[in-house]
Amino acid sequence: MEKIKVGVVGATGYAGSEICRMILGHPQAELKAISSVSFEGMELSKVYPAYYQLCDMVCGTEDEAVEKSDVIFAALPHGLSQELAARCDREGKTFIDMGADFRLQSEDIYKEWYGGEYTDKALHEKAVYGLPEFFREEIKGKKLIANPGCYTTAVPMALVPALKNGLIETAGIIADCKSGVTGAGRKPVQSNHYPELNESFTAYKVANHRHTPEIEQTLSRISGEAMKITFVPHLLPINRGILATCYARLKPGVTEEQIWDAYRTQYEEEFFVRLLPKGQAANVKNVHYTNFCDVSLFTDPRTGTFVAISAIDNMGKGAAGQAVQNMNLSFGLEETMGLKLVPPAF
Ligand SMILES: NC(=O)C1=CN([C@@H]2O[C@H](COP(=O)(O)OP(=O)(O)OC[C@H]3O[C@@H](n4cnc5c(N)ncnc54)[C@H](OP(=O)(O)O)[C@@H]3O)[C@@H](O)[C@H]2O)C=CC1
Ligand SMILES: CC(=O)N[C@@H](CCC(=O)OP(=O)(O)O)C(=O)O
Repeated sequence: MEKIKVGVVGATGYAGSEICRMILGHPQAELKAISSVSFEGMELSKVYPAYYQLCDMVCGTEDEAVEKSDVIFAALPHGLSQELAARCDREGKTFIDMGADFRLQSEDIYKEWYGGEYTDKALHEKAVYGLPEFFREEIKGKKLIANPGCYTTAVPMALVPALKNGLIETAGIIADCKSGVTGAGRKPVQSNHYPELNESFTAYKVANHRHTPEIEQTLSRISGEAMKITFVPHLLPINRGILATCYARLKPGVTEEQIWDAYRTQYEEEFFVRLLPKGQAANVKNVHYTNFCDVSLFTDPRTGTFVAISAIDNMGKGAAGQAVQNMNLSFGLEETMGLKLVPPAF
């Protein structure tokens, strides 16, 4: 079987370079072209020395990336993907967007949180939301995939089985999340400069982060009712990882056994979801460099509170790993192909 030809636009960013890493280890895909504006003409291995002798490919233009590839991963800042997606659509190429341009079904909500417009509404109709564990059948064979963000993957993973089975109240849910600094991308930011970041730990965009409507969209689709949640992200001075600690009210009479049954049923066939043994709390370290999502469950009978904790690598299941999982589904490959990555033990 001929390998899938892959182009990565924005390959020099954190998400783009991680896609390159995963494609380099994929048995049925071949990196054909990478693009960058700032580093055009430079080898990727000069931008990231870890790739020396592994990927000395030279960064070219966006045009070259499209021309040479069957699938184009766009790892660009929000707002830059619509034109590129339209071109891929015209040329019959698969387009997987790492940004938010195709994630939200409502253009009004997109305008409110991102400030942009949907330039081609028919194209947006074609987009599918790439969270395979919940929307797998919709993704298979599709050519325009909106890859979810990192928090927007971690939170539903923690909550969906309880919600889907009506075990928790839909009102009053709190998602208290922490992210590693790679989540903010490679572009230097003063607050992420080492002396200011090191030893610090703070919340940001409290109850006002652009991932809120995306998380609500997923939870609403699953529960069948319009949901609102309180989402508070924090920045952790570590490189990788998202830890989502989600709090919800248990419905009256719901037992711990019912909770565990719901999660076991939902996730027993899911290779990338590891439901941890009772009492073991998810830890970002245990999913580093992988596409795993670890989920742990706790109930507090004294207060009737359910606590679900998920851990992902923001660059893995939160970005590049999930994007490759979506590529596999789109092209009819084994979903786990190239993604059976083992985390370091310590
Ligand atoms: N980091 C993460 O954990 C996650 C990121 N994402 C999403 O992935 C996308 C990329 O994020 P990330 O890799 O973190 O960001 P980075 O800042 O690390 O990388 C951005 C990339 O986009 C390119 N770029 C920037 N501006 C332009 C422009 N005007 N025209 C063309 N290319 C441009 C840069 O290339 P160059 O300067 O070389 O031209 C760079 O390769 C974003 O949409 C982000 O939201 C999604 C999930 C998780
Ligand atoms: C630590 C940090 O800054 N994280 C980023 C989220 C990164 C991400 O996932 O971006 P998208 O999902 O929107 O593509 C933020 O809070 O904006």
